[in-house]
Amino acid sequence: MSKTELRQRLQQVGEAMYHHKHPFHLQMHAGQLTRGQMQAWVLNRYYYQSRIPIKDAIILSKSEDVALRRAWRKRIIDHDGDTGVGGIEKWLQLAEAAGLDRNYVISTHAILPGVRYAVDAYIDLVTNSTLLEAVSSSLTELFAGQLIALRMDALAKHYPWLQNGLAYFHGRLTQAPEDAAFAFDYAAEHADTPHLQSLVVRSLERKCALLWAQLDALQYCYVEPGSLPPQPDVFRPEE
Ligand SMILES: O=C(O)c1cc(C(=O)O)c2c(n1)C(=O)C(=O)c1cc(C(=O)O)[nH]c1-2
Repeated sequence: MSKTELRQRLQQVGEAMYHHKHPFHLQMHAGQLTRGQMQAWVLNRYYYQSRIPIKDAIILSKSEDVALRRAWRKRIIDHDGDTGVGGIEKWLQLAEAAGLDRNYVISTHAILPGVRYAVDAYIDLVTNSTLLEAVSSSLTELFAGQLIALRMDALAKHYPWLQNGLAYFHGRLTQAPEDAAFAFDYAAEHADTPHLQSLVVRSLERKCALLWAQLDALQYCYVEPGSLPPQPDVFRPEE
């Protein structure tokens, strides 16, 4: 595949498998989720946010390429903060806007087992794969910018009580496309055989699946049929 063909192939995967089409997101964007269901999303998604800099540190640790490390460390700073407020803190601001206690969220005690497994699968993927596959697993960000723009409109329109917590998404609007462009150029340059290109595509598919699985867990437990697992700590909406 040429670079353009690889990009088109990744686009096809995203159109078929990225979580923008998940029923939980479709209902969120249509304003059909309750406050409790939105709280469950914010609380559970925190676990993903909290693992992102850890997986990026694993990617850094795999690389002997100074240029890659110099570019990639920005991701850790984006999430952890440096002179400014980082993404993890901004997600906690979103949680507080949603009416959740920050320490309760940080504890991650109340997240669903399915979400924990799916997010941990991301850490396993980058730990146990090659650097090329680990970098490629971030390529869902090729599609994240558009989804986040759509989500921001939907949140402002349907869930105005979250309006003080949207700073996280503002930041991602520019960070995601920049990060994705770098990762794609790296993958396209280093996947110089059909086999390596197939590994890039496979890595994106696996990442799409673990994003999708997080929303499946939320959908089954909080939306339909609404049967919460019996774990004592799992978040239970008040309504
Ligand atoms: O809200 C979303 O739908 C969404 C999706 C993704 C993604 O596609 O992986 C990321 C994010 N958000 C995000 O905020 C983020 O920081 C992020 C980092 C990564 C990554 O794989 O390195 N993906 C994503």
